[in-house]
Order: sequence, then C-alpha cells, then structure tokens
Amino acid sequence: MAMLELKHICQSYKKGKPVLRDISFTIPAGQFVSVIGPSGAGKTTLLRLFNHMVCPDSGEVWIDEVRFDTLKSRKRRTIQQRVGMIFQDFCLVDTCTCLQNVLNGCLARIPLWRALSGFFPRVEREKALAALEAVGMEEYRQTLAHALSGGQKQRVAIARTLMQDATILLADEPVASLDPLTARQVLELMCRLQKEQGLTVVMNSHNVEQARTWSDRIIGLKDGRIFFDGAPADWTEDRLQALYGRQTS
Ligand SMILES: Nc1ncnc2c1ncn2[C@@H]1O[C@H](COP(=O)(O)OP(=O)(O)OP(=O)(O)O)[C@@H](O)[C@H]1O
Repeated sequence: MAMLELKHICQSYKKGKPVLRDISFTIPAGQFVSVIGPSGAGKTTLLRLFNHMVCPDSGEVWIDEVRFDTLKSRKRRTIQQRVGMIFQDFCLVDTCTCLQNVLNGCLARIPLWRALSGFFPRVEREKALAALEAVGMEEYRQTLAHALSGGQKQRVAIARTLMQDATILLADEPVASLDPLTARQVLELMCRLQKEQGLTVVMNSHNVEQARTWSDRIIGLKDGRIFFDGAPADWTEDRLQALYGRQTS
C-alpha cells in the first residue's frame, strides 16, 4: 500500500527558479527512505510537501491514498496528525520537562483549556509515559529539556511524534548535530520503531554512509530532480561522485 506519493511535483519559491522539477515517487507503508543530495538540492522542500509547510505549484501530494495538497483545513489537520516531524535542532521547549514536551504531541486532540492549564487527561499522561519508555527516556520525565544531551533531546522529540500517533516520521537531518555513537543510537531507535510499529520513515541526510546503512531505499536529489532511486546496495562510488561532484574529493 502506498503511504506517501508525489505525482509530477514542481515547486519554486521565486518565479523562474524551480526547486523541485517534476518529482514523482511512491513510498509504501513501513519503508525507511533516505533522501540525499547536495546543499540546495531541494531535500527539505520535498519533506515539507508532506506536512503542508510547502504547497506545490503543480502536481499532487498523496498520503495514505488521500489527495493531501488540496484538502481543506479540518480534513488536512486530521492527516497532518499522522505525520510527525523531527529536526536537527530537536525543537523542544527547553523550559519544559520531558513529559510536558511529549504531552505537547497530543495538543491537537484535547480541548484548548486543558492545553493552556497543563491539566492533561490521565489517559494522555499514561500514553506520554509509555512513549518516553519506548525511547528509553522514562527516568528523565521530570528533567527540563535544556538539561538533556543532544541524543536525549532527539529521543524526546521522537517520543512526541509517538504521542501524536504519527504513522509517518519525517526526519530532517535528525542526527547531523550528534556525535557518531549517539547518532547511531538515535538511528537504531528510528529503525526499531519502523520495524516494531510499522512506521514509514523519510529521512534527509548529508551522510551517505548512514543512508546506506539504515535505510531500505535511497532517493538522490540533484538540482531538484531525482538523480537516483533505488536500494542502498545499488549505490556506487561513481554515483556518489556524480551526485556531489567535487564536494567529495
Ligand atoms: N522559504 C524559502 N524561500 C525562498 N527560497 C527557499 C526557501 N526555502 C528554501 N529555499 C531555496 O530552495 C532551494 C532548496 O532548498 P532546500 O532547503 O529544500 O534544500 P536542501 O537540499 O534541503 O538543502 P540543505 O541540504 O542545505 O538543507 C535553495 O536554493 C534554497 O535557498
């Protein structure tokens, strides 16, 4: 079953300067896809199509067999709930505890007064604790986010997407600011959740080795076009040189 699909997507921020040019692909449910390519190739723009932070000039965005880019606000928000996003800089509220940060993942489904008062239903608190446990951070539930290491922050950010009930995880360079061991641990966690919970993962990365190691499929973007779409085993040194050119020498 197709979980994510782009059909002939074209996108530009400025007239006459296309960032994505006729992009089409289908990602089945439960696949781990890495999107690689030089700076400015359009990787982040591509990811943003799937949470409506970017609306295409032309073409179609489909999520779980529903046309997403043309949906009106209420129906769109229902689908957006299923799309979790994590970032290189984690995007946690530093002055809140881990538990509060994870609880923020359910804001869209609770009444405003509860969100403002911080009085979350018991069932949601239990769910948040379970999410923290799933990422190995339960013992830090009362720790303020600013007191965490980068790897711990990313775990909490992943727990927040679990709290959101996300079935799709968009990860924009999620381990770029982490040391190699911590990066590995976070990627292992993403991979475990992909396998155990059937999560569909799309990860932007500048690290080709990580993409080859952890993903089922690599999509290489160059100048807004698909340069490569295939299995990590089919990725070659020649392709690396052709994609990044002098950057790799
Ligand atoms: N909000 C925006 N307004 C105008 N131009 C933008 C905007 N966002 C991105 N761009 C431009 O679109 C192009 C693609 O940007 P994008 O961030 O998608 O590339 P990327 O492959 O993710 O790059 P990087 O690896 O450096 O993060 C770049 O030329 C960038 O300057």
